[in-house]
Amino acid sequence: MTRPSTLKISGLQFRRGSRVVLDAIDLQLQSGAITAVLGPNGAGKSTLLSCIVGLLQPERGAVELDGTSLHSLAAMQRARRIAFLPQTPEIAWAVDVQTLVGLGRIPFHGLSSDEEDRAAVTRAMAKTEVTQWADRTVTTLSGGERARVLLARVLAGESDWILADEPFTGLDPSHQFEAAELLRAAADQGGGVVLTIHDLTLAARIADRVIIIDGGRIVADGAPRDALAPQILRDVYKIDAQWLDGANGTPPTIAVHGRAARG
Ligand SMILES: Nc1ncnc2c1ncn2[C@@H]1O[C@H](COP(=O)(O)OP(=O)(O)OP(=O)(O)O)[C@@H](O)[C@H]1O
Repeated sequence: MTRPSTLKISGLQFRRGSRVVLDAIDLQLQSGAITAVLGPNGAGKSTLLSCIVGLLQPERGAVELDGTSLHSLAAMQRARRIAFLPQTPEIAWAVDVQTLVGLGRIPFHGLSSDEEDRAAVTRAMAKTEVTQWADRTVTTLSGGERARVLLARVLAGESDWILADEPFTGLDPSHQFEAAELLRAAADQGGGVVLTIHDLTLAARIADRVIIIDGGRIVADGAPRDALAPQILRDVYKIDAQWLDGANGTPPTIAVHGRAARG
């Protein structure tokens, strides 16, 4: 069980040129839960995740992990606490799958034994069902297969936090469920999971908390049913959508009827 942990984001502002991409973002994220970040294309979701993990430097604001400024931590210290799955990860080298998953252990070099590293890699590959490709060159895999391998790399770190930018994109329905279950298991074991997602139904089903960003600002934050309410979806996405409870305790669905009539 991972100890309880808090990621606190205060007054975050990020600018590209004269354009404010994120403005006045205040958030307190708790471990032990899945937080889904939604919003239209270009809303600032990836920028937010990149600012939190320190890949982008905000113009203003602070990110603290359990009271310590993340920017004061060395990159490897930070990486041991927070694993990041980028939206379109580039794989520069034609390495085999096992080697790529093993990159998730780099932050632990010198701290864990080879045996521990190998065991963590084996566990992550088994969980994501990529073991059969251990010796395949990553660049020969399909997009969805590669996405599972990249998720395995993140899981191999067994970090307190996983920040994942659209982790379900490119996965078939079965592997979407599998990835969702793996992230749920990480949260249930006390880890913090923050992910961006466009699929409203999947967000409604897997998230404990939904944050909606529009134009660089938080416009909704709460339980999925509240944050994904029809009026909010209409305002943010200009769609007519409806929350449908599943019958007999089955999971909910968000039915999108179409684009909202103008006016
Ligand atoms: N390298 C860049 N240079 C200039 N502008 C950028 C760059 N990367 C992102 N932007 C802009 O910053 C804004 C926020 O982008 P971001 O990628 O955070 O959006 P997003 O909410 O993740 O979108 P999507 O759902 O399409 O992935 C967008 O207007 C985007 O065009």
